[in-house]
Amino acid sequence: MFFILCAVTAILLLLYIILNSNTIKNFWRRKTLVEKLPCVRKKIFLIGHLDFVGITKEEAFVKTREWTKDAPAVAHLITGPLMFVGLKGPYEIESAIGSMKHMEKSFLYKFLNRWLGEGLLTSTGLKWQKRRKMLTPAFHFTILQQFVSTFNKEVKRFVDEIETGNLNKPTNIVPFVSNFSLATIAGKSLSKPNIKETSMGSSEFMHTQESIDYKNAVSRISDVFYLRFSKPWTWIQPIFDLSSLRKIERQSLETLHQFTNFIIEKRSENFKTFDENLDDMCIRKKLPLLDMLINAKIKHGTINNDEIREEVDTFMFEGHDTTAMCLTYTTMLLACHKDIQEEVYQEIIHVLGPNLAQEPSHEDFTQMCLLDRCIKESLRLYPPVPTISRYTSEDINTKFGVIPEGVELLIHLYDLHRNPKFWPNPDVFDPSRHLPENCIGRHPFAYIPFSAGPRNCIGQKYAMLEIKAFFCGVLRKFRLEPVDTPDTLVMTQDVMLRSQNGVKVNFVLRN
Ligand code: HEM
Repeated sequence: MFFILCAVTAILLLLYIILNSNTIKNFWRRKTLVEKLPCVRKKIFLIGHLDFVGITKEEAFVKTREWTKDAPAVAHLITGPLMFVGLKGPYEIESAIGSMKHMEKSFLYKFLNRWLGEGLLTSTGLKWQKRRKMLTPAFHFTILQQFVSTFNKEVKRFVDEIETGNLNKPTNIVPFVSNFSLATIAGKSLSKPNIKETSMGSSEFMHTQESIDYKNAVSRISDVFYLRFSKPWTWIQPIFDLSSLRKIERQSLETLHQFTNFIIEKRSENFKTFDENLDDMCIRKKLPLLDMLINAKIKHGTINNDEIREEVDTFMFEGHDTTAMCLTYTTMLLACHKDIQEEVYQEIIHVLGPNLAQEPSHEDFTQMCLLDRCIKESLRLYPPVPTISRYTSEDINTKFGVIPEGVELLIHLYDLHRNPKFWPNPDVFDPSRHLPENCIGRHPFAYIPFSAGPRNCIGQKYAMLEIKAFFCGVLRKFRLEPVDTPDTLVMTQDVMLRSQNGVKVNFVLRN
């Protein structure tokens, strides 16, 4: 009897402690506050919103648009013990990402950890701060300027590829622009330009089987990411590790890491032979990214090989897939709007003259204002990164209620950019929206294809330069005619904004 009494007392005591523990208290507080926020989706008793389980990427794209279209600027979603809050209003998004308060990414980014490690995209805290400080000079104006010749060279290669065998017929441009953007980022841009072609993953190397394998592996690992997202039980690491997805992840990682290791090894081999020049540049702290990392390892020991690789993996992925998607949709939009395409062509000819051999310089791009507006408008309609995510480290007050600390934010850039409150006729391609006089009074967070705040895109200027160089080369040589249009695309919900069947256009030689 005494033992039974002791056991009951112990259980009651334990229950009392558990119910009063901060973790439990915080959970209930969080849940109560989240449930007070608006919601547009049907909830199942106990398990919450599981309406996304098992649906395909295409269905997920359509459903996400339906959910966000009907939702106010803030809406909640609960999956078991996890709470998500979706945002599509600029005021609320500014509160979430505009300051240093909520710097931590959502747990969803951890799905990428085996690939990207804790590189700039996924890291947090002091590690992120140090890396961001270290890498920012690699995107300084003087460094970017040097890449223009690499961009021009790769555009020429793209143009030749189209001219020999892909003229006057529907051509899916995705593999071509993907080649182009991968070659520019990995072929040269990570290291000092004007070094010998063989010094680091030369452009030739970038157009070989290895680069095709790399792109396929990126595509497979993106599929794994989506499938994992759509099967919440695989969010638990040991369950994921026992699933068939882990096998695909392992095989993809082998290819991805082999590729980036090769690039680093190649560059490291030749690094010493350029010591003199590099020392020169180091003094001014303006080294391209990979050189800067290798230099930090050799000279200061502040980074090791694994850490170099996580940054190279991060920049290769962020730097090639995003730009490729922007090139894809901008090409389609210009093909669909022949009058605007002609005006852009005239602007390019006005700046560069009719001689095709005249390569654009950094200064030339600054004069191409209409081209700039077209790219911005394409990034509004088709933001390559359609959703970003954060973890709230403290409460956020909104007019819809309190978003508590400890929840996952889903920030829907795609839906923000098509929010009719800020963008009249949101589905219409209209570059004049980005004329300075038309931007007056617009909320600064109504348009953020490169995100905003302290964790914004470090490569945005690089990307804009590369994209402008691409259209200078392509539009001087070809007229773009439409095959796919916004209505024929089957979009998918993915890490990147992709079209299921690619995007086709017709390239016609200009006379
Ligand atoms: C059109 C092209 C691009 C778009 C639309 C884009 C968009 C974005 C967005 C939305 C983010 C925030 C991601 C998040 O918070 O989860 C981001 C971050 C980042 N981007 Fe880009 N990006 C582009 C090109 C590039 C390029 C060319 C590079 C590198 C050369 C790059 C490197 C990065 C990195 C390293 C981060 C993480 C920054 C940090 O957390 O400190 N991006 N980008």
